This record gives sequence, structure tokens and C-alpha cells, in this order.
Amino acid sequence: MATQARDIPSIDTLSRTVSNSFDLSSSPTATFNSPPSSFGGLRRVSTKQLKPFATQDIKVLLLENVNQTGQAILRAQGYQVEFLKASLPEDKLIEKIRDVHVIGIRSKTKLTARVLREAKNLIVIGCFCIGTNQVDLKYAAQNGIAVFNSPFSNSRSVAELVISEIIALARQICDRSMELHKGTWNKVSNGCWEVRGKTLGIVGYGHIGNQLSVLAEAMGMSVIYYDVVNLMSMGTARQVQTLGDLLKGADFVTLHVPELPETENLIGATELEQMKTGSYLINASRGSVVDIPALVNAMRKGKLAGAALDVYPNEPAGNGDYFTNDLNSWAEDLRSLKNLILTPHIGGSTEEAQSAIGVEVADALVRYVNEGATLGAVNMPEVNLRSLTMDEPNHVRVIYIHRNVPGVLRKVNEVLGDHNVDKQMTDSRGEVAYLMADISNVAESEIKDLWQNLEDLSSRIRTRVLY
Ligand SMILES: NC(=O)C1=CN([C@@H]2O[C@H](COP(=O)(O)OP(=O)(O)OC[C@H]3O[C@@H](n4cnc5c(N)ncnc54)[C@H](O)[C@@H]3O)[C@@H](O)[C@H]2O)C=CC1
Ligand SMILES: O=C(O)C(=O)COP(=O)(O)O
Repeated sequence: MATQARDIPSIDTLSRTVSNSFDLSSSPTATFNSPPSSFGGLRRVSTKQLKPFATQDIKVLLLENVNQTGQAILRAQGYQVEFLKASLPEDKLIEKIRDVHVIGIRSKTKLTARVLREAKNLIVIGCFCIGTNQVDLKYAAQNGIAVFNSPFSNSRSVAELVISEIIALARQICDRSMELHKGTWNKVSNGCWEVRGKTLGIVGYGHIGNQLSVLAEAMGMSVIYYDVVNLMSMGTARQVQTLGDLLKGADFVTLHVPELPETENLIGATELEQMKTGSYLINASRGSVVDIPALVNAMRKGKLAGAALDVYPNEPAGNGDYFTNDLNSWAEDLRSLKNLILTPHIGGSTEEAQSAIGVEVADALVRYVNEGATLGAVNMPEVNLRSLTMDEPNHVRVIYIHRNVPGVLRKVNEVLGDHNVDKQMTDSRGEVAYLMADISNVAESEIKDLWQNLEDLSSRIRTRVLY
């Protein structure tokens, strides 16, 4: 079998490997005569042209100002990378996503089933952030689209933002600063406090909650936390059994839970009523977690002495004068409140975090596109085989994403059994299973049949053959 010399930048072992491996199924020349239907529905191939993998055929769309580090890694592979600073409205997104094999987004872009249904060539999604709530993960998995994120590269940045807000709220710093910007000298100590000796209540004691716990104790705060799972405390922090216990005991309540059906309006009128009078609320998790009209009410009543919001139910696609009632009906109410810190979803927006996320997610995308490795995927089983190497002639890597139903492996091995299977790994996650096999002694003329035979199995979600 011929291996073709590829004119791609060879920056590391991975790209050397790539120059010896080719992709059948994600070829942009592939055409499909029907969209991916419901789970298990086959995407039938009509005039698919099988051709060796060439990194320069891979089309990548990066939205939301993905960091330069990530762009550089993807461009160095020879991929065609289109970069946009903002997110896209759904109609434009659908138009663009039809063509690409890889999409990189941050927290704004909503990759719903409706959008993904149009993404005929898409094989992988990179969330260049922590949260993956903006993607229909199940639909993606059921249609053979892997999703990667960066699980903790911006946790510290969020924790540091929250620490700054705890002190800023306790001292009403933002109000004093705004007044002085307008020329008003207003030296007050009334209602201004040290944070030493106060209690911080952390809801969701994961990566961010943990960091925050350590930093808060270093400032002399006591820390209590509430989480749905039992977790080891950092320092002398103490887990409480109910959200109510936390709300009643904390001077500052800070939210660090993911967006889930169970966390929607986790803090509403009832919960705000349970908080101490004169306490503070901070939300840098997701906008859906706090009932904002209830918060406005609690602040107007003087129940809360202050709050900080970094996230909102509706956030604009890009920068501009968008924080108005046109976007969220209560935006003007928020803007009118004292000691309410409003930030435009900047918790993870530091140079350190963005550059680390760029590297982490782009590396994961490259490993997936070039080698099929799913390590770190959030919606697929994690499967990996050691890298393809130049010294394995007539070698192909088969990736078979399939429905997790009885009897599949027997059928797959009947297909692969005509060849020499060097190594194989398979794992499942819920309804979807992922099989990787390296096969040698495969003549180039046999590849199409190998691929077609796998495509014809009823369990098939997606077949890729790298050679
Ligand atoms: N403002 C920003 O820029 C950023 C916001 N985030 C948001 O912060 C969230 C948390 O991030 P991490 O700490 O990295 O996540 P994580 O997954 O490490 O921790 C989340 C914790 O919340 C707990 N949890 C889940 N449901 C809960 C419930 N109903 N009640 C109490 N606890 C619950 C989990 O058990 C887990 O311990 C992310 O999902 C994301 O939405 C993340 C990064 C940046
Ligand atoms: O990492 C997350 O989940 C965040 O919320 C940060 O999102 P962003 O990258 O600022 O769109």
C-alpha cells in the first residue's frame, strides 16, 4: 500500500505519524444522501470517494475568539482553520457547520440537536471552556460526534475572581469607585466589613469550589460547603448536609454547580429568604442557577447587602452595548441596584486560563482527528491505542462507533478477521460504544471493502478508517 508524502508542518511525533495515516470517512469529498436520523439511523453513503487522509482536507471552524495557542496547534497540522471572534446566530451557524469536520466553541454557542443535524461532516466538537451544557452531548454521541472540553484550566481564574468579589462586596468598592468616577467623594464605613472571621458557603465543591475554599481560609474565613456528593474537605472546611443549612450559616454564598435540570433556579425566592439578612450572593456558574427577579426583589428589600453576577440566562454573542431589557427583561433592574457587581462572563477570561485551554483542547482535537483517541471525551467512552508509527506497513486503523447492542463485536470481528488484527480496544458509555483496532497486511485495494462491510452493519453509527 502506498503511503504518500504529505506537505504538512512536522512539529512533533504526532504530525510525523499523521503523514503516514489517512482518513476515509471524514473526507470533505464525502457526500451523504440523508441526514443522521434518530439514534442508530445510518448515514448512508452515496458517492463517497474513499481517499487517504490528508490533514489539509480537514476544515475547522473556531468561534468565540478561541485563544491563539489553540489556533496555532490546529493550523500547524495543516488543517483549514476559519476563526471568528464572536458566536453565530443559529441560522448562520447551521450554514457554516454543514461544511466542517471540527468546530471549536466556548460557552455561548449552542450546539443543539437541530444544529448538529445539519452538521453532516462534523466528527468532533471542542469546547474551549469547562462547561459543556451548551452542547447536546447525547445527540452528539448518538451521531458519532465526540466532544472534548478543558475540565480545570480556568478553575483558578474563576476562584480568584470570586475572592476579589467577596472583598469588593464587603467593602462596597465598586459603588465607591463608580461614585468617584462621577466626581463624588463618599467616604463611608457603614455596612463595610472585613472578611476575616466571616463564613463562606460554597455550593458545588468541585474544581472551582476547592480552589476557593483554600483561598478563603487563607484570608481567615470559615468555609462550609454543600454538594450532592460526599467530598473530602480542603483545610478545615466543613460539608453541610442540606442547601438550607448552608444558606442559614453563610455570610457569603457562592455558586459553583454545573447547569443541569436540577440546578435550574437552585436559588429562588425561598432560598434567598433562608439566607442571613445582610449576606451576599455570588454567581459565576451559569445564569440559569439563580432566579434573577427574585434576587432583584431580595436586594430591594435589603435582605441581601450585595451580590455579584458573572453569568446570565441570555448572554450576547459578542461584545457591545447589549446589556439591556431587550436581551433580558430585568437587565435595567439589575443596573439600578447598589452594591451589585455585574461582570460579562469573565470568570475564566485570563491570559493564563485561555492559553492553557487553547493547548489542552486543540491537542485533544488533533489526537481525535488524526488518531481517533477519545481520552478526555465527555460524551464517549475513553479509548486509545498507542500511536500509529511509520514502521508499520500496510497498516490501517479502524474506528467503529456503534450502538451498544449485543452481538456487535462478533460481527465486527468477522469483518476484521480477514486481516491481521494487531491490537484492539473497545469500550462503551451508555448507548454508544467505541472500537479501535489496528490492522496490518491490508492491501490498499481491500480498504474500501473493509470500510463498506463495517458501514453495512446495522449497529453502525460512524466508521473511520485511517491509513
Ligand atoms: N464564570 C465562568 O467564566 C466559568 C463558569 N464555570 C461554571 O462553573 C461550573 C462549575 O465548575 P467546576 O467547579 O469546574 O465543576 P466541577 O464539575 O468540578 O464541580 C461541580 C460540583 O457541583 C456539584 N453539584 C452538581 N449538582 C449539584 C447540586 N444540585 N447541588 C450541589 N452541588 C452540585 C458536583 O457534585 C461537583 O462537585 C461549571 O459547570 C461551569 O458552568 C466554569 C468555568 C468558568
Ligand atoms: O469554562 C466555562 O464553563 C465558562 O463558563 C467560561 O466560558 P467562556 O470560555 O468564557 O465562554
